[in-house]
Amino acid sequence: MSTLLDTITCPADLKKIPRDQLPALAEEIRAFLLETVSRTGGHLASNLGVVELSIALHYCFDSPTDRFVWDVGHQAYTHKILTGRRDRFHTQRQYHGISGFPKRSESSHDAFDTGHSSTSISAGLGMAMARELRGGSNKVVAVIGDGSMTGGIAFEALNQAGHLKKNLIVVLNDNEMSISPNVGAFSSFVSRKLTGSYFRELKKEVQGLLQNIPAIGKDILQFARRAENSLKGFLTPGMLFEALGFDYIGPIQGHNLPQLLEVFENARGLDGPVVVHVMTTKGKGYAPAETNPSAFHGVGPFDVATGKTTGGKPGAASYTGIFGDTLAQLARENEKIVAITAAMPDGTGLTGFAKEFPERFFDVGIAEQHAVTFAAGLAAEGFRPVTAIYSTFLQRAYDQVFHDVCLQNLPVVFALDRGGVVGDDGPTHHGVFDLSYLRHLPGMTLMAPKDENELRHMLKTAVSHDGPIALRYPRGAGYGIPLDQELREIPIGTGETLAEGDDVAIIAIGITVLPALEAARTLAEKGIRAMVINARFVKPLDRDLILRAARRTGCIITAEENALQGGFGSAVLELLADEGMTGVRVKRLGIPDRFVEQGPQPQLRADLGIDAAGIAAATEAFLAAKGASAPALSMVK
Ligand SMILES: Cc1ncc(C[n+]2csc(CCOP(=O)(O)OP(=O)(O)O)c2C)c(N)n1
Ligand SMILES: CC(=O)[C@@H](O)[C@H](O)COP(=O)(O)O
Ligand SMILES: [Mg+2]
Repeated sequence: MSTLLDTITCPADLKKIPRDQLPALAEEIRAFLLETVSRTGGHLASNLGVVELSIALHYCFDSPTDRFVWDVGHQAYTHKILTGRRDRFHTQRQYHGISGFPKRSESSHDAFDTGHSSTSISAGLGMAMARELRGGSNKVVAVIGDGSMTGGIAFEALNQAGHLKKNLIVVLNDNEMSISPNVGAFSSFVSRKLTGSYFRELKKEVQGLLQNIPAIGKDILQFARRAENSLKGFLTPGMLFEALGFDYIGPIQGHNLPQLLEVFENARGLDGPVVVHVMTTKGKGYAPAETNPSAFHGVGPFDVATGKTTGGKPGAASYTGIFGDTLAQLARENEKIVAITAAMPDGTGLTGFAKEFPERFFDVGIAEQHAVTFAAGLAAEGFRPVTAIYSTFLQRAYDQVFHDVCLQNLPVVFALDRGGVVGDDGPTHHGVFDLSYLRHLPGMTLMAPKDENELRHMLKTAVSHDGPIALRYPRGAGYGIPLDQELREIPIGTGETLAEGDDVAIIAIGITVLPALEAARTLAEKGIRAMVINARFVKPLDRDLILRAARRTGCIITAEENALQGGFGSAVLELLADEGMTGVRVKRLGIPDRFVEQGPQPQLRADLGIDAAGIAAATEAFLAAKGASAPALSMVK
């Protein structure tokens, strides 16, 4: 039996469906999402929440002439399904499949690539301005969640949009959730969760002010007391947006299709910038996700009937989990340690810390820039802030790392989770630039552990260090190796030799170290004696160890899960050049000058030639080519 969804391959098909059948279409889409995402994994809860909203937008606007910019873009599944990608939807987030985020290269209906949050109003405003400059009349709609509204760039955009006064529709999709419950004064205000304490403070301030007005102060105070009860009703979320120069419509029930259609048809005709505030339920229609939206924000494959994951046996503990446990262990001994996350308490492993030390834990919202400068302020006052941010999201705060931390040599610890390739999220989320973007900052110490046990010692080292220091570690499970209970500081700038050999030195960092060791074993079977060094520090390098290895072998392979440009291998090359050791042959393995696509981490590592097999093959090939291109080894000091 053919379904409504079967009849839709583009938004024009959707518009042929009578309005009264749209709720039935919404249910079909929900069932399709649930069935597919339970097999592929993905951002389920956010998508279940915007089914009606996405249908209504496509019904009332004309994509691709009208532009939709989906903030973060993790909620664009219904949009994808309605714009001709239903048949490929089972490939979303898979190797060589369609992306889990909007992508201009994937469809003309994806007006702007997203993945990192809070960009939609800026991009939408740019598009609206381009329309004005061109003399066009198309509409631009930015769809932004309440969590993403906590990002400063969203306010920068609102500020300019209110000033420019051009047509721009901002849909605030308010489900009162970020990945975890949303935080901050703005979100409370918009959701009208105006707390008693907020009013108590306001009351104290107003009373103080009024009492001091000569003669009439007491009368006004009486009046104000009577008015107090109506104050809560008087303050509306709309006031904030109206003050910024926007018209405000809302709050709208985001699962009521007739109401949504009516509102968007009106909004379409309005002049100037408008915010349409839509209330939705994250996880709508699937009980386990409605009950626990955080657990279903991003999921692996799961069983629809039970909501339980179907990913096989639980593996070794994750780097993230071990980081969180170790930080809590350290915090028990050092009361100066505080932890900061930018809207990722679960993702960065800080939930346990937050429970144990609620006073010393700060979720600042999706505000990485603020997180870093907030940490700098704490450090300036003698605290040891540990700022746990995904590698890719710290890119947002480069200037804060430079200006607010490094320039003042403040002891802020950067715990960079998701360093290296992350898997299914793809190019927006791979954390493959951090070694490059942190290495050149004066005063920064930069480490990457070879395994989860070393991570623990590095964290101890980091909180004991008197200056900016970063440790980056990968997404996913560790090796399951035993963990030392006693934590020790690793002397700054010291690596370790894991295997001896004279033919070649493989100098590896982080997640590539144990594969390098495995590669050495493979090479040994072929008669090649490879030395293996765990560099541990990207900065400062273990100068003596590396120079000794260079002198001994004259031939170096560097391995890193980072961009080759400016990364760890570049640092080794710089050292050799600075020491005049230009005769040493060096081959760098890492990520070439291109963006890495989505796919399982082992697959991506194999493609990039930085797994054990890739390192062994590259080393063998490099040595085989030695005769042909080797510069004179006599140049080696
Ligand atoms: C700069 C940045 N920081 C953090 C994230 C991780 N992240 C993705 S979605 C999300 C929550 C977004 O909440 P909201 O916008 O309300 O959307 P919802 O998931 O509730 O639909 C977060 C923190 C990100 N994508 N970008
Ligand atoms: C969309 C987004 O940015 C996050 O939801 C991200 O996908 C989380 O990644 P992890 O699964 O690695 O925590
Ligand atoms: Mg939300």
